[in-house]
Amino acid sequence: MDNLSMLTDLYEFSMANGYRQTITDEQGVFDIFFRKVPDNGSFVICAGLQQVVESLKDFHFTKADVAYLRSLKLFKENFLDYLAHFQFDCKVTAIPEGTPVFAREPLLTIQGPLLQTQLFETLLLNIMNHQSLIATKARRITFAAGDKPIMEFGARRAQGPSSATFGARAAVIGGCASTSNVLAAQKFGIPAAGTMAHAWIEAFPDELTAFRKWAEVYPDNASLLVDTYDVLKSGVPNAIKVFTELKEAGHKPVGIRIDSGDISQLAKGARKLLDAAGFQDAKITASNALDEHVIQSLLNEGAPLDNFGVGEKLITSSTSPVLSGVYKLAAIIQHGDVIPKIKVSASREKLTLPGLKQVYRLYRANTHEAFADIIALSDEVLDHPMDVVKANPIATERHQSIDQYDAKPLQEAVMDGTTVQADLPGVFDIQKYSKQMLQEIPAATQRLVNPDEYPVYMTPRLAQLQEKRGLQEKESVR
Ligand SMILES: Nc1ncnc2c1ncn2[C@@H]1O[C@H](COP(=O)(O)OP(=O)(O)OP(=O)(O)O)[C@@H](O)[C@H]1O
Ligand SMILES: O=P(O)(O)OC[C@H]1O[C@H](OP(=O)(O)OP(=O)(O)O)[C@H](O)[C@@H]1O
Ligand SMILES: O=C(O)c1cccnc1
Repeated sequence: MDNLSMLTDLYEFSMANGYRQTITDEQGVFDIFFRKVPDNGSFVICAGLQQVVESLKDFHFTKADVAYLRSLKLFKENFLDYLAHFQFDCKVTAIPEGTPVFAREPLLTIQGPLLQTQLFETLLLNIMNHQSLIATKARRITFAAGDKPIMEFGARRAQGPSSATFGARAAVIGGCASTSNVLAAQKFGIPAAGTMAHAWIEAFPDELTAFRKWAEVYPDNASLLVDTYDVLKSGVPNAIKVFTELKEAGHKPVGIRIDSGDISQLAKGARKLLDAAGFQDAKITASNALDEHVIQSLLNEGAPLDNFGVGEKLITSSTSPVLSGVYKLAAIIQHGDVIPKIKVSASREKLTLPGLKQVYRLYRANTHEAFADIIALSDEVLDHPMDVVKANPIATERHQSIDQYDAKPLQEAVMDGTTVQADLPGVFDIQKYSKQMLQEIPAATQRLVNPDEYPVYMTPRLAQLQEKRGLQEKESVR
C-alpha cells in the first residue's frame, strides 16, 4: 500500500488539531459498522482488513505533508509537530476478512489517543466500504454461478486503478477464481486468466486465419472468441476447424467464449456443434454485462456454460454501488474510566451502540448451525437463558428469549501499536474460510431475492445502556 495518511477529509485534521489543544489525555473508541446491506441482501462479506493493517502500520507524515498542512494556516505548530513525529499507538480488534456480517455489528474497533483514532475515520471507511461492497457483490455472483468458476474481468470499467486492483482482491474473497487484472494477480497471488479480444480477430484478413494464428502461438491455451461475425455460422465452425488441427498435432483445445447475443441459445447451439465434432471437453465461457440475475437466468434456462467472465457489474457493484459503513464514537476513556458515548439523531434508526463491545455468533448447541448474532459489552458473560433485544432500533418484535446455544466471539485482536497480532491470510484462504462461515448461516438468508432476515440481538445490559445513554442525551438538550 502507498502511504495514504493524507487521504482523509479535512475535518479529521481540524478535529485532531482541536483535540491537541483541548482534551489531550482522552482515549477514543470507534466502531465501524453498516446499517443497510447492498442489493437488499441480508449479509455483507467483510473485507479490507489487510490493507487497513498495512496502512495503519505505516501511518506517517512526510516533511512535504507537514509543510502542506502548515500552508493551510489552520493548525497549531504543536499539532504539526505531533504529526511529524507520529507514532501509531492504538489497539485494533476486528472480525476476520471473509466473515458474513450483519447490520449494526462492529466489524472493526479501534482504541487509542482520541486524536489518532479520529484521523483514521476516512481512510478506514474508504478501504473497508469498498472491499466489503465488492466481496459481497462477488459472493452474490458466485452464488448464482454455483460451482462454475468466475473470472473477474472488470479492470477497464472500475472506478480508477485502485478500485480495479483492490476490487479484484475483494472479488476473490467473494468467491471468484481468477482475474484478468495482471497487477492484482501479481500483488495478491491470484491466477491471471483471460482469452482474447475482438481486435485479434479483426486484425487478420478473416476469422479462420485469426484462430489459426492464435493456435500457432498458444497451442495449449486456445480459448477462441467466436462472436465477432456470427457465432453459429462462422465462429464455432471455424473454431472446430482449428481445434481439429490442434488435436491432430497432439494438443487439447480449451474452448470458446461467447460475448454477445442470446447467450443461452448460442451456447446450446455451440455445444451441439462442438459435441458432434468430438470436442465434448471444450469449455464454453460467457461474458457481456453479466451479473447474478443474468447468470441465474442463463443457468435456469439450461445454458451449457462452464465459466463466466464478469466485469463491470461486479467491479462497480453497479446495481447497488454503495456500502454506507460508518465510523462512530462508542466510548471515551478518561484516566482509565470508560465513558460510553452515543449518537442520538432525529432518526431512531441511527441510534448507535455505546461502550466497548464484542459480537458473538450463536449456534444451536453442539452444532455448526448459526441462528443469530448478539452484540454484548466486552466484559459480559452471556446468560442461559437470556432475554435479548434486536439491535435494529426500529425492528418489530424486538424482544426474544434465547437458550441452549453455543457462542463464538467474532472480533479478534489485530494490532497493538505497530505489532500485528492477527493472522493475515492469503486471499484464497480467506475465500475458503468465508465459504465455511457461509455454510453455517441459514440458506434462506442467502438467497438473492427477498432473503430471510438473520437476527442480530443485543444483550439486556447493552440494550439498557443504549436506552439510558440515549435518554440522558435527550434530557440534556431539554
Ligand atoms: N438468454 C439470456 N437470458 C438473459 N439474459 C441474457 C441472455 N443472453 C444474453 N443476456 C444478457 O442480456 C444483456 C444484453 O445482451 P445484448 O446481446 O443485447 O447485449 P449488447 O450489450 O447489446 O450486445 P453487444 O455486446 O453486442 O453490444 C447482457 O447483459 C447479456 O449478458
Ligand atoms: O461486460 P463485462 O462484464 O464488463 O465483461 C468484460 C467485457 O469487456 C470486454 O468488452 P469490451 O471492452 O471489448 O467491449 P464490448 O464487448 O462491449 O464491445 C469483454 O468482451 C466483455 O464484454
Ligand atoms: O480475457 C478476456 O477474455 C477479457 C478480459 C477483460 C475483459 N474482457 C475479456
